[in-house]
Amino acid sequence: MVNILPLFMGHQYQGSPGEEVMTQMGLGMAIAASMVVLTMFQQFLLNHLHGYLERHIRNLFKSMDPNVQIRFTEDSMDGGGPRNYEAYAAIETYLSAKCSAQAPSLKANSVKDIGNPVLCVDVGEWVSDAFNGVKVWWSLVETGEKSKSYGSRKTRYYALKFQKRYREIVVGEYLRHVMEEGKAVAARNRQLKLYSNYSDDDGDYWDYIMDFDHPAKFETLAMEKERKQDIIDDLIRFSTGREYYRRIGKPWKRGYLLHGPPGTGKSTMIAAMANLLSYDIYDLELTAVRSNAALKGLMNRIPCNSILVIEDIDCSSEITNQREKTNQGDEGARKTREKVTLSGLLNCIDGLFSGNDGGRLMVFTTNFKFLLDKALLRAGRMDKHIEMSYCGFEAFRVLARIYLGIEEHALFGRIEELLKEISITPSDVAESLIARGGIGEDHGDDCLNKLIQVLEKQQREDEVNKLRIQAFLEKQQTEEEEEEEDVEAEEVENGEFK
Ligand SMILES: Nc1ncnc2c1ncn2[C@@H]1O[C@H](COP(=O)(O)OP(=O)(O)OP(=O)(O)O)[C@@H](O)[C@H]1O
Ligand SMILES: [Mg+2]
Repeated sequence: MVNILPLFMGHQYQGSPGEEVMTQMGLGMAIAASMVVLTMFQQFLLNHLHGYLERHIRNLFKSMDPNVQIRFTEDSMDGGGPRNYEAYAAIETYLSAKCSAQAPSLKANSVKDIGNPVLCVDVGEWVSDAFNGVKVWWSLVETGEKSKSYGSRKTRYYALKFQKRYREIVVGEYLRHVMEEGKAVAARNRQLKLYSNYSDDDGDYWDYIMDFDHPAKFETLAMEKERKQDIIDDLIRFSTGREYYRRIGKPWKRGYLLHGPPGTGKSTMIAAMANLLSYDIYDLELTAVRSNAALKGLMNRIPCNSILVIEDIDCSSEITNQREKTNQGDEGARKTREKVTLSGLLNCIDGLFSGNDGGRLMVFTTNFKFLLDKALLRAGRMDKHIEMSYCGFEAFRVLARIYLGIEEHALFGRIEELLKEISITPSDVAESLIARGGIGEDHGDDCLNKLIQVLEKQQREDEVNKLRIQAFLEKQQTEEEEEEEDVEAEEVENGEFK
């Protein structure tokens, strides 16, 4: 406050004619000044007292309020940086999946990285959620201030309200649950992508090939139910194994080997895995990688929550025969030496590191498991070996359901008998079951009869082949016996036989 009283007092001591008048004037001015000062003082007291009182009353009410409220603002520039938005988006996704059914008013929104609009809680609505017996309330609040990050938009935040006594569980476990679940829902909804490697003069790179829209799912994969469930359980255990991998102190990664004849569903299973886990696919063409160092670079650039796929690993012949080749000293060997070696691949697999953000799955396929080096097959590199085999009756039933919409049929008995004897790939069975006229029992008759014809034809061919092989073996045995007899006769003739 500016002290103005001495200024007026100063006027009284300057001395001038008409002193009485001046004295009266001075008195008047002094009174007026005191009034002003008093008013200002009152105002000052009021302001401060009011602020003081208000603060204390608010604190008093606060201490009586059994609820706590936390804000999660959308604005990345409002302190906290990008993590603000990350948490806000995770909450939005979580709430849209969990609570939107009970919110009286919803709005369509498009959360970044999800693409499709999702239904969200509208501004001002409160929705409740429960966690381990604790009830909490969420609301979307729009403030009057403009958002620093979104220009014209008003700043928004999610308010979380809960009872004070649950502070520990809500701030700890519940919020972690919301973040994880929100991110998982967002991951499930996001568009999968397919990448492959290429190299140019500057090095080896991953290249985006296309959005991955393969429709394969485990439900449509022809395989025995139990084996299928075992694989699904293993994948889910892996993808949710953050704590487990941290506890045992191993990188969060797992290797699968899918082996079996062509057309048994190895590539189809990879697509089903990607769809189940919502992982992007990094399809590595080993023969296109120029060196071990380049391979290391590529592997290190695979983000978490992805599948690294190396198909037909037995066909990358450099992998199996590299050591001998590098011993040669010629130009050809120099070129080969630049390629990926088995030990280079092993080092990359071993060195593939996954932190806490998500796991990395490696899937290798081969038609000939026996061709692969034992070092590659061991646990830690290929942890789970899955044999993709010929079509059994259980697998056939899956295909009949998918392709024809049939669960039971009079011809199933005959097909079961034939499948016990005949090795046919699911791919060939599927080909017979493609109904040209649509699905249903009528078309089913034709398709199943067609399949029976294919199987019977195969049975006859197998029979003929069996006879041929039998005849060949018998012939070979006779020839060997005749040869032995000739040798013996010769030895007798030469007097060598004892
Ligand atoms: N187990 C299966 N379940 C469902 N469909 C299958 C199965 N196996 C094969 N198919 C069908 O056959 C086609 C070929 O299968 P896929 O490409 O997965 O075989 P593959 O084992 O990868 O063969 P290759 O060794 O030649 O790469 C697929 O398009 C799919 O429609
Ligand atoms: Mg394949």
